[in-house]
Amino acid sequence: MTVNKLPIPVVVNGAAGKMGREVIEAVAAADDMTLYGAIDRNPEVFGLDAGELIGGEALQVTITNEMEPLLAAASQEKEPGVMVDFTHPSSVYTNVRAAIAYGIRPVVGTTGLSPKQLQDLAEFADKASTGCLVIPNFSIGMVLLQQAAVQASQYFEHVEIIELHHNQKADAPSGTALKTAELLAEMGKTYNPPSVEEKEHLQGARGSLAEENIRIHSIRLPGLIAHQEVIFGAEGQVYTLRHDTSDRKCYMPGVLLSIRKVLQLQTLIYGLEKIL
Ligand SMILES: NC(=O)C1=CN([C@@H]2O[C@H](COP(=O)(O)OP(=O)(O)OC[C@H]3O[C@@H](n4cnc5c(N)ncnc54)[C@H](OP(=O)(O)O)[C@@H]3O)[C@@H](O)[C@H]2O)C=CC1
Ligand SMILES: O=C(O)C1=N[C@H](C(=O)O)C[C@H](O)C1
Repeated sequence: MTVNKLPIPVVVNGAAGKMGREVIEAVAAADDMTLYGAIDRNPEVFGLDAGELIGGEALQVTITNEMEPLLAAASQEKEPGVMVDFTHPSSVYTNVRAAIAYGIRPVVGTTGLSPKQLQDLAEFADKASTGCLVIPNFSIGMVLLQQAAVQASQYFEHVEIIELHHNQKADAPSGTALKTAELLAEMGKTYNPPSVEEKEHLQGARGSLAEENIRIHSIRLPGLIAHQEVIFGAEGQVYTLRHDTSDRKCYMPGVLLSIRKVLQLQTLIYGLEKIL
């Protein structure tokens, strides 16, 4: 006899945002998930149905800004719940701590967590034996770009990163660019040996300096969504890796995969590449 599993209850935090709306649609369409709750801080959407918010059929889920009571209710469900967070760098740490405290597994897309905050959350998740996924970029194309960059780093000593985003983005550099620099830094070498003594006549002209001397340049313009270049240089050649996002739907397969995977974890994992 086949026992039908109950759908995974999913809470979306940042429900009215650009990513939150996409997640509501993707979760509602997934056979093995159910939209359990929708949180946002924008008073204009309080009391609206999450399905109607995205222009679809009512999902019988009312948008609220009361995170803790919602997490408490989700913690009483038979099936373990998941909270997907696409909010803001200023709130993500508190949101994730609260979810773990209630035994709700966080899938975190929000960027801007400091290394110290990430470390704290990893310790908190460990102590609670609760899975947590922190994913700076949910698109498969970006994981492939990062893998190609790591491979190229074995042969190039010079590399810089340019990330380009819409001008509503709160944090810089992007979480993706930081993660890319970290992956390159893990190769155990310092990049960009100096060839001349440099002087910046305008502060910031050479971008920000990440680990192992990797420079990241951040561009913010209306018209952009999310784009990144990793540029390697050597005598007589330039090797450019580039990823472009043209629709936020590209993140949804990674988000749905993460919702399923986080239930199998007892610890915090940082990066989509670790669960593919
Ligand atoms: N990991 C990935 O693949 C991706 C990550 N991101 C990241 O996700 C985050 C959100 O991006 P995006 O959807 O574009 O941003 P938006 O500003 O469009 O959406 C954020 C939503 O969260 C709401 N919000 C802000 N603070 C809180 C809070 N404390 N509690 C509940 N809701 C809150 C905002 O309300 P209000 O409008 O009132 O501020 C808004 O509705 C960013 O950090 C971004 O970098 C984005 C794309 C992909
Ligand atoms: O704010 C965005 O839009 C994005 N943020 C993430 C980041 O900071 O890397 C992921 C993607 O670049 C889109």
